[in-house]
Amino acid sequence: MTMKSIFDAREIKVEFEKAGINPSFIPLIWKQASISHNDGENFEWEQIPSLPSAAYPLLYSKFKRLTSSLHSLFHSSDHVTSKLLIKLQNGAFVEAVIMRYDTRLGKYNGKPRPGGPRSTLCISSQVGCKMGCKFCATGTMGFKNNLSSGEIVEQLLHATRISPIRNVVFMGMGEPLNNYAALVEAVRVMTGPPFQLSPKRITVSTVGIVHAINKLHNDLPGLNLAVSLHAPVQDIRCQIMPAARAFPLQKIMIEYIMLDGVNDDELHAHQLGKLLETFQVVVNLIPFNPIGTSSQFRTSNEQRVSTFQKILRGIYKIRTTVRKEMGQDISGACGQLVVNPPDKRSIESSGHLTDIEDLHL
Ligand SMILES: C[S@@+](CC[C@H](N)C(=O)[O-])C[C@H]1O[C@@H](n2cnc3c(N)ncnc32)[C@H](O)[C@@H]1O
Ligand code: SF4
Repeated sequence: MTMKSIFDAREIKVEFEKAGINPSFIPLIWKQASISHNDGENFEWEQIPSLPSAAYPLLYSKFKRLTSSLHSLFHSSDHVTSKLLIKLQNGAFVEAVIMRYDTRLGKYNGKPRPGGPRSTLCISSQVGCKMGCKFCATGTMGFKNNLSSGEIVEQLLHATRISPIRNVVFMGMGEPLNNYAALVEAVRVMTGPPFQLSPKRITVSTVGIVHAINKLHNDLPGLNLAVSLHAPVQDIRCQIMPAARAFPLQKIMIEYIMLDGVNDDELHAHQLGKLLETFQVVVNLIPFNPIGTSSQFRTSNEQRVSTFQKILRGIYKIRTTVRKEMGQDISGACGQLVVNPPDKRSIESSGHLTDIEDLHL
C-alpha cells in the first residue's frame, strides 16, 4: 500500500484534523522523525513520546517516516560536490546535489567552515520535465511524475545527514513551478521547525512560467527567484527552449547559459543589456555542461564569456556574475541530472565517477 511521507504537511494535517488530534503536535513529530537514524521500514512511532494515543495507530496506518531511500552516493574527486541518487516509493529515481562552496572565502574548501554550515543543496521537484529544453539532460527524459512535498523535503533530510545544509536551490530535475502546490508546501516545511531554513536561502529556478511567478511572489514572499533566460531575443529562446514565454522581470537573478555561437556574441550581449538595463536584476552567466556526446551545443570559451560580462557590466551597468560549475565529473552539474539505470555496471563503465559509496547496490 502506498503510504504518505510524514513530511507531506497537508496530508498529515488533514488526517489529524479528521481524527480530532491537535495539529500542533506535527512539528514535534517532524523533529523526532528528522533526527532518527532508523531508516528501515519499521520506524516505531512510539519513539516519539507524549503524542495523544489516537496518533499512534493513525501514523502506523497512513504514514512513513521516509518514503524515499538514499540509493547511492557519488563524490567528486575533490569531495566538494556529492550527488545523491534517491529512490522514490514508486520505484523512480531523482537526484540531489550537495555543493560545499564557501562564498565568504570565495573558494571551494570541501568542508563547512567553522561557525556555521555553508553547503548548498540542489534538489529535484519532478521526475523528468515536460519543458523540453534542448540543452538539458532532464528535458530529454520527458515528464514522468511530480514529486510530493514530502518527497521534496526528504531530499533535504537525506542530504542533511551527509553535510549540514544552509542553502537550497530548486535547480535539480524538473520545473518547480509545474509542481506548484508541492513546491509551496515543501518550502513552508523547510522554513519551519525543525529545518528552519531562511527563505532568503532558498532559490526557485524556473524557465519562466508567468502566472506561477506572480503567485509565488504572494505565497512565499522573501524567496529568491532565478529565471533561466539563456537568450536575449525570443527567437533564439524559442529555438532552444520550446516552452519560452514572456515574463515580467522583477528583482530576480537571470540565468544565462553561454552556448558557443548561439547566444554568446557581442551583439547578444548588447541585446541582453538593452533588454535588462531598466530592471534590477543580476545576470549569472553559466557554462554549458555537456549532456552527452551527441549534444549540438558547446560552451563558450573564457574570452567570449569575459567580453560578454564586460559589456553587460561596463555599458549597461548590470551586475553580472560568472558561475563556476561543480560536479561535472559526477554528472551532478546543472542540466546534467538525468537518471540512468542505477545498476553498478553502468555506473562503473561511465568512467566519470571518481568515488562511489554503494548503499544498496
Ligand atoms: C535543470 S534546471 C531546473 C530548474 C528549472 N527547470 C529551470 O529551467 O530553471 C536548472 C538550471 O540548469 C540549467 N541547465 C540546463 N541544462 C544545462 C546544461 N546542459 N548546462 C548548463 N546549465 C544547464 C537550466 O537552464 C537552469 O538554469
Ligand atoms: S532546463 Fe529546466 S525547464 Fe528546461 S527541460 Fe531542464 S529542467 Fe526542464
